[in-house]
Amino acid sequence: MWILIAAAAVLVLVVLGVVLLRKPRAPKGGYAGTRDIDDIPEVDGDTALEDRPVSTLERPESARGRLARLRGRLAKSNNVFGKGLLVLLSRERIDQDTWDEIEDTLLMADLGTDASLELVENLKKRVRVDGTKDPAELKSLLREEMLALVDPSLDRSLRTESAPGKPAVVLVVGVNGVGKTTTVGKLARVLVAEDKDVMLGAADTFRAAAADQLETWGARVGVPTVRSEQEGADPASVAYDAVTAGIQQEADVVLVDTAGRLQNKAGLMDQLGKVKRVIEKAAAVDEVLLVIDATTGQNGMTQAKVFAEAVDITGIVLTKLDGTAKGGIVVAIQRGLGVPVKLIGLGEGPDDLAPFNAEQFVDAIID
Ligand SMILES: Nc1nc2c(ncn2[C@@H]2O[C@H](COP(=O)(O)OP(=O)(O)OP(=O)(O)O)[C@@H](O)[C@H]2O)c(=O)[nH]1
Repeated sequence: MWILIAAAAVLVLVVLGVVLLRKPRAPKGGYAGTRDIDDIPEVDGDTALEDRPVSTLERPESARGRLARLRGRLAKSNNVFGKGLLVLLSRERIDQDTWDEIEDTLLMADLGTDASLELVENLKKRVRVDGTKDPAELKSLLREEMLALVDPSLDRSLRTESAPGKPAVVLVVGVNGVGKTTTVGKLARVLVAEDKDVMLGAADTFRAAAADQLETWGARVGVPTVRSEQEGADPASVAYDAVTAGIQQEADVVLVDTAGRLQNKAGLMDQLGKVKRVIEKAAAVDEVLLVIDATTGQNGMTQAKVFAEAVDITGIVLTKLDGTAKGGIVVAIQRGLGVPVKLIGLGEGPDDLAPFNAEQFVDAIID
């Protein structure tokens, strides 16, 4: 009997011991996190997960996503001018004063004198002949006439198709501060998003920081930059090195950034002409893009003419269109130079560069 009582007591003690010594169970769903960064266990010795280099490369936005987002931004800055025109056209009586106001509105939007007069004359004729009063009809009339000025028939495609054994070469020129380096960086992203192998050439050797800036843009998307460590190095030689490196590494496109900081027009002509000639010893230059700041108005037009004399421009990049209601500059520049606007910059963000599309541009202004 005593033996049985002793055995039962031992059993009770053992069970109690087991219960008391067991670790507390986590509540369902776990505890709220209380760890700090130092508690994160290291993966394989000394490399933490976040240190893996692949995760630092950015994936640029696709052209489709970019266009939809930037269309809104263009409308925000330029809609005022389009809406103003529609209000004037909808007046009960459109007299000469109203036509003068319409012309002023167009001039204020930097459309240029010739294009403004032409648009007013065409609108006058059509409003008189058709006797249009209906707002929807007036809008479609304005849309048609503006579209004719922006000219949807121009070839705005970027020549970035490589030839056998040779990359396509794009030379980017313009005065300092207009957004050249930023544009080269953004364009590299557009091309990377299209699965192209890109090489950058930092031929803006006036400022070491310009090459650093370009290199940073490239590194974000895994694109190499050819540069000189020497400030004031010969830009033509850096451009040549970039193109030959592009050939050796079988790149699809080489983008060459240049300096715009020259004391005089003759110096600029000599330098740009030389950069182009020296590149052509290695490969053909497919595009010469002139970058113009849309906020500079007539000044931008004067600059454009100087550059066009120095080198054959094949396309215009109009930057900072997000910060101005002067979208009419597109028409003035195309007419002045006879060269299409191919790309537009609509912000400082890395994916704020879009191909120019005449229909979308006019719709953003008047819709
Ligand atoms: N809002 C806005 N800012 C822009 C745009 N493009 C460039 N910028 C800004 O313009 C400034 C000048 O740009 P850069 O690319 O350094 O100009 P750059 O022509 O290379 O100048 P230099 O190297 O001095 O010759 C920067 O602050 C850019 O962020 C744009 O489309 N919109």
